[in-house]
Amino acid sequence: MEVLKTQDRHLFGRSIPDALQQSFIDYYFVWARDCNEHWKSCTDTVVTTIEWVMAELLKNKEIMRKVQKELTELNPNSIKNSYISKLTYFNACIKETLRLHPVVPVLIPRRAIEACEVMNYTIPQNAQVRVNVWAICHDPKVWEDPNTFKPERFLGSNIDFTGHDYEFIPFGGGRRMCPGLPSGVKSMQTMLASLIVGYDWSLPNGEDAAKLDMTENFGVTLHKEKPLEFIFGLRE
Ligand code: HEM
Repeated sequence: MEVLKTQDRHLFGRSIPDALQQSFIDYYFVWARDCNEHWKSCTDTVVTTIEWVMAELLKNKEIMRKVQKELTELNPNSIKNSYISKLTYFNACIKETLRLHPVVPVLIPRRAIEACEVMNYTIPQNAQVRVNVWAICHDPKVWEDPNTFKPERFLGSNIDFTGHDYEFIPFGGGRRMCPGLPSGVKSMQTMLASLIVGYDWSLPNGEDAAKLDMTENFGVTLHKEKPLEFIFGLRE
């Protein structure tokens, strides 16, 4: 049996065996460790979006009941990757959260490599161009009742976040769009589905969920100004 040696390489306090050094996973971990800020952006976006979904579901009890019903009807005991994409209402809640609270509110800056005209505006060569995803996702010309959490708007609609529908680009678009989309979406789906199926959620001190403070704190990522505090109770 091969004895795995470790070097001075760690991820979250765990050593990474030499035997993994050549593998993609090892490369990815080392890249993540060396590029601390990139790694933080991977986890921060996912965790922050999960927090927003949870806050919206706590606040909107009827929507939460529909999500629980959909999840438990399909399989009450465990969460499987194979059917997560079939959860249309649950996935609509994730999309609606990414629309209402796009975690990267303004995309990474672009530079115009040559002068061009866009909708009668002249963009000079070398101008820095910033796309305001938050404003697009709240545009009343595009979205009916844009400030309300309505997952139904995505039911029966083909609008997706893959970078082709420019009214909804929470992962950006074009060649520099988010490369973490597949893993980010899968992580959010699995974690949220497990928490919904396994637990009942409530707010501490009998706080009224309908009055939950949803103030957004704008930065590179869009955090909830007041971090969500809640209690998990095991579901019967
Ligand atoms: C909810 C989850 C996530 C959202 C909403 C999100 C959103 C974004 C957005 C809007 C951009 C800028 C794209 C553009 O300017 O066109 C971006 C870039 C990026 N994201 Fe994500 N992201 C998420 C998860 C992740 C994860 C899980 C990873 C890593 C595994 C990741 C890695 C990156 C990297 C490396 C870039 C820079 C890409 C480049 O400049 O070429 N993201 N992300």
